[in-house]
Amino acid sequence: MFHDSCLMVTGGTGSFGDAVLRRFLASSIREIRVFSRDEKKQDDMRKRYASDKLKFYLGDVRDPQSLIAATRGVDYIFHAAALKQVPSCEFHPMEAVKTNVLGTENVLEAAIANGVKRVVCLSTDKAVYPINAMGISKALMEKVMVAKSRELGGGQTILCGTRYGNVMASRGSVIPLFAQQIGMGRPITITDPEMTRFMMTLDDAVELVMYAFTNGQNGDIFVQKAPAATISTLAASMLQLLGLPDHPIEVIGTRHGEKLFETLLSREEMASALDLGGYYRIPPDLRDLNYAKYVELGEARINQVTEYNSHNTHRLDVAQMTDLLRRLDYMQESMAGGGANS
Ligand SMILES: O=c1ccn([C@@H]2O[C@H](COP(=O)(O)OP(=O)(O)O[C@H]3O[C@H](CO)[C@H](O)[C@H](O)[C@H]3O)[C@@H](O)[C@H]2O)c(=O)[nH]1
Repeated sequence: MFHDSCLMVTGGTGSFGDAVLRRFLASSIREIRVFSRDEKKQDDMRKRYASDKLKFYLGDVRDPQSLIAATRGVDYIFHAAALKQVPSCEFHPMEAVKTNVLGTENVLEAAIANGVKRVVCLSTDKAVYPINAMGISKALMEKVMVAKSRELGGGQTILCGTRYGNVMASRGSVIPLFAQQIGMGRPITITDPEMTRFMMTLDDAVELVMYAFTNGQNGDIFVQKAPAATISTLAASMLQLLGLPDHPIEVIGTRHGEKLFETLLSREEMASALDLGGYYRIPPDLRDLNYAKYVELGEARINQVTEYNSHNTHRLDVAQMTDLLRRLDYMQESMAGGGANS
């Protein structure tokens, strides 16, 4: 579907953006525009990929003008620009609103104005029953996307989204942190041994985005079914894989803004979600602007379903988790001496 098309990636200078870019660079796509405000990261990408398919646009999703220019002639947008650190959004919630909520509105408006065919917005499990400012702003981002898609109806532009859990070994996340602690001979710091997180690989996350690009209809949000593990299982599996079963572990307690488990689909969404095998499709709420219907009509099915969360999904044991870790590039490099010690 991407033959001779132009794709724009907003943000996308992290490991996930990199993986998506690699996938598109290998495709028959004509041009890929990287739109971000980080000149230095853009320059690093330019050198790393050395591809004449790649074009760099300096701009900010907070600035509608910069988006209008960059989306001219674009067919597809992968919207990954976001403030996604829990602590920084907690301290500066309005910054999260400006980038994650208003920035998304700007991206969608620019896409609609320039007749972009499809936009896929990236969200996170932290947007479901959110307790921190990052999750709350991403939840509102999803609402903005769905509301805009409702206005569009059957127009030229399709707006949809994906929601995924923790991507294993992504930059700054717990797996590289544990590997670094092990490499430095320090105890592994565990927040709560019973805390669970969905375990998705980078490839899974990229597949989900590709699926949304190919199959998304206006207002859809796609979620990939994923297994989960407790943090104690993750730690034990990493130590087993690195041949250090007796390495010390320290329990430090739950961090600010952190949940015991994450939820990928709320109970309310489960009532209308379509089970597609490996994925769930959450269709938009298409009730019209007659508020009376919204307020007075109930949904009996909601009473019968439960949310989909990292406590009730398939739980990986140490053997299964070890197996999954073994397949990660990051762990292979660590085992070869390149990752854990660097
Ligand atoms: O020293 C640590 C650090 C983390 N954890 C645990 O490991 C799990 C995963 O932690 P990560 O920090 O890898 O991921 P989070 O779920 O906390 O969220 C991360 O991913 C988010 C994006 O979804 C944001 O970027 C956020 O700031 C970032 O911390 C959590 O249960 C956490 O409690 C520990 O046990 N010990």
